[in-house]
Amino acid sequence: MTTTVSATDPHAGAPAGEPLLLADDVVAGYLPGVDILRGCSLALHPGELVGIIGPNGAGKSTLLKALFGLVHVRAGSVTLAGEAITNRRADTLVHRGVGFVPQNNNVFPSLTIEENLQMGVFQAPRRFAERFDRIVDIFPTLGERRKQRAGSLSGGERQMVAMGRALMMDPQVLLLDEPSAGLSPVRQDETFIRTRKINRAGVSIVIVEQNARRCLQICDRAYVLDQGTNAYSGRGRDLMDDPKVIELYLGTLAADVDRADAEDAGA
Ligand SMILES: Nc1ncnc2c1ncn2[C@@H]1O[C@H](COP(=O)(O)OP(=O)(O)OP(=O)(O)O)[C@@H](O)[C@H]1O
Repeated sequence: MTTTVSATDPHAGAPAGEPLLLADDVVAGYLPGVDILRGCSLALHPGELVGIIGPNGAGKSTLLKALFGLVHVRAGSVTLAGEAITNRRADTLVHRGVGFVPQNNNVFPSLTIEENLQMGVFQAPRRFAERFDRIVDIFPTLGERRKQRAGSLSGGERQMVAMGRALMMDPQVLLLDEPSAGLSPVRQDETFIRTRKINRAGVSIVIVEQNARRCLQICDRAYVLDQGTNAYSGRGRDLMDDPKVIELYLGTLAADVDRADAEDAGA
């Protein structure tokens, strides 16, 4: 089978048909005159799990925020099921079925787990009981500890609350910003497995990840960003095995580990 990895086709390996979510040649940034994204593209097709990986500062989180209207898009466009949503407000997007789980500050610490989840369904409060049961099926801990304040939870548990809250609106698209950040390897694996499970239950997902190898293992396709542009894209497994991708990004990790091991051995 031939590889799908491409440096020129931003949607290499993508299925046929109209994407559910599409960022087309997006230019965006935080400060006037400073573009962080310099023409980035990404497509998410119905049912897909798509990853965004790349070096620190490449613009991965910025792309996710641009999709969710949290960073101003200066040029290019974002569409949802063919309809322009560029720079639409986040609450409008939630209503349209897009959920966003930020990396940090993603729970209300003084509220209980249950109250945090209620915030997720504030646009449809009568749905709470039914949705809560579904969330607890995915995250049993949240049911067992529903009266505990979110501020007293571990990082992994907070991440579950944040994901659960986004799922309360029964989104068709979920945007996850580094869900494994700060977690132990075991908890990271649980997060990836859960993400895959949510995806297989019908939610299309875009996930930004530092843990590139794990991300590529669970993703259908991924985009490698570098300095605010698309560097490579393709199917997850193809990217993992591609020498150019390993050299640009995955290889640096292996080289760092080898160097540290050599230093330890010499110490
Ligand atoms: N709120 C902000 N205001 C100004 N600049 C910002 C802001 N957030 C991020 N940046 C800058 O945008 C660039 C891209 O940041 P971004 O967080 O998108 O990168 P990333 O690829 O997700 O990196 P990392 O893997 O380190 O999280 C960085 O140079 C960062 O300093």
